[in-house]
Amino acid sequence: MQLFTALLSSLSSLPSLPSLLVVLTLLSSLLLAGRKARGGSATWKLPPGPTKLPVIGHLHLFWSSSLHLSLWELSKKHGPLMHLKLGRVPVVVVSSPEMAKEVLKTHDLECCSRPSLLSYSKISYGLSDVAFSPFGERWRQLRKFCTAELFSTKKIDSFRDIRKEEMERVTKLICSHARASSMVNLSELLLSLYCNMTCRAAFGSGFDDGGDIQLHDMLKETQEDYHQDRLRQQGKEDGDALDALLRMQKDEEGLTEDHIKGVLMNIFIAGTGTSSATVEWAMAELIRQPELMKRVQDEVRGRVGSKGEVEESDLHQLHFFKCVIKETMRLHPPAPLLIPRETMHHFKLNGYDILPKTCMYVNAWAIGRDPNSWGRPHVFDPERFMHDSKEADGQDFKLIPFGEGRRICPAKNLGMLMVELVLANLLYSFDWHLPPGMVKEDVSMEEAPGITVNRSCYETDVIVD
Ligand code: HEM
Repeated sequence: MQLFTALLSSLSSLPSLPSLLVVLTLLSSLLLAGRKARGGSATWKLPPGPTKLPVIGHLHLFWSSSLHLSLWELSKKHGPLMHLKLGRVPVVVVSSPEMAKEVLKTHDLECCSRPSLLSYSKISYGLSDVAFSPFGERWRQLRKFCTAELFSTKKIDSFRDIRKEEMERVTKLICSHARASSMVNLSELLLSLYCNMTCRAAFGSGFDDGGDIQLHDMLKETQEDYHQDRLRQQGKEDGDALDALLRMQKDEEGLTEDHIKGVLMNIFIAGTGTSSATVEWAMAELIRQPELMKRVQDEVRGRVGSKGEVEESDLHQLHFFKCVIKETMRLHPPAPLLIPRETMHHFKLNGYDILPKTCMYVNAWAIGRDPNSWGRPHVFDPERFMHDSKEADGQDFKLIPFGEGRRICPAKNLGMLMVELVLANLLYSFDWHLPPGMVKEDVSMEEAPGITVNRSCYETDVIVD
């Protein structure tokens, strides 16, 4: 538990992605001072954008902690393909499904690297991971391994019992709160649930097992005997993600401890924050609309019956429930700007020049609220997905919470499963109410700054029956 607390505090102390980006791009611009700027607008036809100031470019426009919101406001004025300079770093912002399709599909190969930022380097052991490493052979190798060994259907199935046990543990915990008529802090509960689910699948041990697992020690571990021990203990094909990574390190040349730690860190950060944020946003939206809460609970309870819990095999029959999750991801994509890309080559987009080493932001948050794509875009209305399968599958780039193209989230299926399983069980097992004196308008829908976008609120406690 001690470690869990330490980990939570280390997660929350991670600087927010937007602020990191702004600070880091400014820093990059200073480091790059003296180097000749690439391609001036005299020679290239760049996409439109606001007027920039000398040296800082457009940095002064980003006073808000919410980068995706500031970019959305600017795009309303300058269009769905917008050019900015953050310091000396050229940035192109994409804010419509059509432009997203161009960047993530038509020109995916030109746009599938990542900018080498110090902030990314800090949380990825020097860009030795999958999520932040630049496009190249090493990224390809690690990604192929993750897709085949960590996020395959077979592997995801092999951790089914862990997910079930963790869900049961949390259900019991909520029951004891309900018996005592006390309140539940949903954010804390969800974070601990996903931490445990992820860590038990990644390292074979969770946080509530007496504190035996020392994540930091494990990540820092560099002893060869440790590898040998783990390899001896586990069968060749079984085991957790760490075992699989150690096996790969043995087989592949040039893989270092940092690569293993980088991938584990990706799994840990991506596996906890994104899923817990999604479930929390869904609960907040449903609590604000009791008639929707009732409709989705009726569906879940009606389909699952009286067996006491929702199992993974039940999920495929929950049609309206799945629309609730899609609608949640439309309005609250956990990674609103995906993970920024970096262009590798010059190409033309909509008649404009996009230069190499341009940082590309795809504003999934703005695309989810684009009035040209969605009727009543700001209203939470899962019904919109009930009859339009095209909108629902994301093929038209209107709904892209997992990104698209070569860098699409490799754990999309696992992420969806973890969200669905937990939300379905919370809705199946409990009735949720706001504390006395609170009305639905009091439920804050403000966003907190962070690496993934959570609800910014401190009155997350809810009452359960
Ligand atoms: C609701 C759940 C999740 C959401 C919404 C989500 C979203 C995303 C997004 C937007 C990206 C960037 C895509 C792009 O650049 O186009 C991404 C990348 C990634 N995600 Fe997820 N993710 C989720 C769950 C997970 C989980 C559970 C894991 C692992 C356990 C994971 C591992 C990764 C990795 C390793 C990458 C980097 C891929 C690359 O750069 O090649 N994600 N995710």
